Amino acid sequence: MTYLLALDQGTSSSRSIVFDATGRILAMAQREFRQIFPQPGWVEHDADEIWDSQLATAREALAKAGLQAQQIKALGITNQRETTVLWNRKTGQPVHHAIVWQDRRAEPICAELRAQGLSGLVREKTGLVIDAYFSGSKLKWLLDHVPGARAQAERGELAFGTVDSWLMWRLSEGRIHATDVSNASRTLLFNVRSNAWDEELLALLQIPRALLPEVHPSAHVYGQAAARHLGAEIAIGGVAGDQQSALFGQACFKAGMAKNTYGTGCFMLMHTGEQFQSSANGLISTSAAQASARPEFALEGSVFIGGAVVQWLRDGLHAFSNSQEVQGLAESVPDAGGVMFVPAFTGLGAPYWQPQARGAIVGLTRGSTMAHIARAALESIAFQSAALLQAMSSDAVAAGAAPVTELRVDGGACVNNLLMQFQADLLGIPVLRPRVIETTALGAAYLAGLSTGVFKNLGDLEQHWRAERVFHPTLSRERAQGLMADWERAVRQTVTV
Ligand SMILES: Nc1ncnc2c1ncn2[C@@H]1O[C@H](COP(=O)(O)OP(=O)(O)O)[C@@H](O)[C@H]1O
Ligand SMILES: O=P(O)(O)OC[C@H](O)CO
Repeated sequence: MTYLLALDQGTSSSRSIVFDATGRILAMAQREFRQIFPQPGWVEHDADEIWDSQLATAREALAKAGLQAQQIKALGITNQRETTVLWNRKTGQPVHHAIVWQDRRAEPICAELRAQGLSGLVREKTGLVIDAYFSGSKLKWLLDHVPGARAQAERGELAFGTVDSWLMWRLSEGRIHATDVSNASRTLLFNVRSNAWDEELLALLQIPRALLPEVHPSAHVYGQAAARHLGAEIAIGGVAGDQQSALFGQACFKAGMAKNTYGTGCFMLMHTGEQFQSSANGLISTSAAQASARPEFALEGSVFIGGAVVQWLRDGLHAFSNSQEVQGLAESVPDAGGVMFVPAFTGLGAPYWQPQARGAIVGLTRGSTMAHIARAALESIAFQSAALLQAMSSDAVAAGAAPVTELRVDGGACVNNLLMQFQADLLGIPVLRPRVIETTALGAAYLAGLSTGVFKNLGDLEQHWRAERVFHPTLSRERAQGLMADWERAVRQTVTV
């Protein structure tokens, strides 16, 4: 039997999963690590803790599966994206904590670039908006603020990487300094059309070329993890940012295929094939995980508060003590009774882009209960996701393609049947939940299996994808459109700060 190991380095925890060659899970291990909040709006991770927790889970997963490293054909890495690590090439030590994707400190750098009228150029080359979310601005901040860093960088003494690069560096004991196209496409420094670092963007952000990792396709043998870490050398055969990895793990390989991950936030991606497509509806364009050197693209939109609204009901309102109870509570009423909940706790993401908006619960009456609020909270996850899918379908149609015909789902909150049914009702297309909902890790395992011959081609992988349950729309389109109009009205009722 052939086995693959996926290292899934997420924002709040590191996980490792052992899969067999049919994509079945054999064992899984997970560890949380520290979130560091030095100032309001700043979020850091200790890169050593990322490495330690990731390595510990890899060892634990192998032990739980009862396997030796020699039995693993290859490992794949998937990671929280944009989080920026800067380290010393000689000592292998980070020069600063990693700056996490959620961190807003680089906003003034971005504001200056926007003021110089560079948004069009950046969008054209990278598919992105100039925002502190992306790594390039975080890297510039580090070079400007860590004493001596810029001079060291110019002398070639430092290395920059997203979390995938950092893990590969450590796994290979400094022999590999590389990343894949999907991670590179989140830096603001990478030209997604030519699949290469872009000299003009590097100059604009004052980033020395010597800092940068080599870029390869996502399915590629990057090198070997050193024997001392896992007991034997293991080939590192695949790398992708977590959202692109989930798109791959969902076998969304063709233009128009889309997935939505319902985690703390929601990330929706639609494959757009080999065609770079920019959005007229507030989405960003990004490189998809690539099985070969051929560029492939996706449109992406994110919802900041998805499953987190359930956490807020639990911890903020004490509506229940366990997240799974939300479904029972919401189902105890036939509908939300006219209550609309817009969880704009940290502003609204795509397609609204209203960073100053704050949350609102509207439509309350004397008859409203916690059950109505819980139902409205769940529905808000579906409303926000439906707005993203509408934007994607409009972009697809504008590019002469068909609208999205089905949505594949994953992430912790996709277990909620009420939410999935409401999602299908709003969208008017089937919502498909796969048997393996660990699609992020599965994508990395698939990539590693492709580069090492475990799988022949994408067709091989498509055959492994199986729906566990399909949610068919039951509402009339007229009613669904009415609900979407109610939602949009509620969005307009949010206050801004
Ligand atoms: N039964 C449920 N119904 C709705 N949401 C849920 C349910 N169980 C967990 N969640 C939500 O799912 C999220 C966790 O999903 P997960 O994919 O683990 O997130 P992340 O990868 O962002 O940490 C939490 O925000 C939690 O509130
Ligand atoms: O770690 P996650 O699953 O919250 O994903 C983070 C995203 O990659 C950020 O862009």
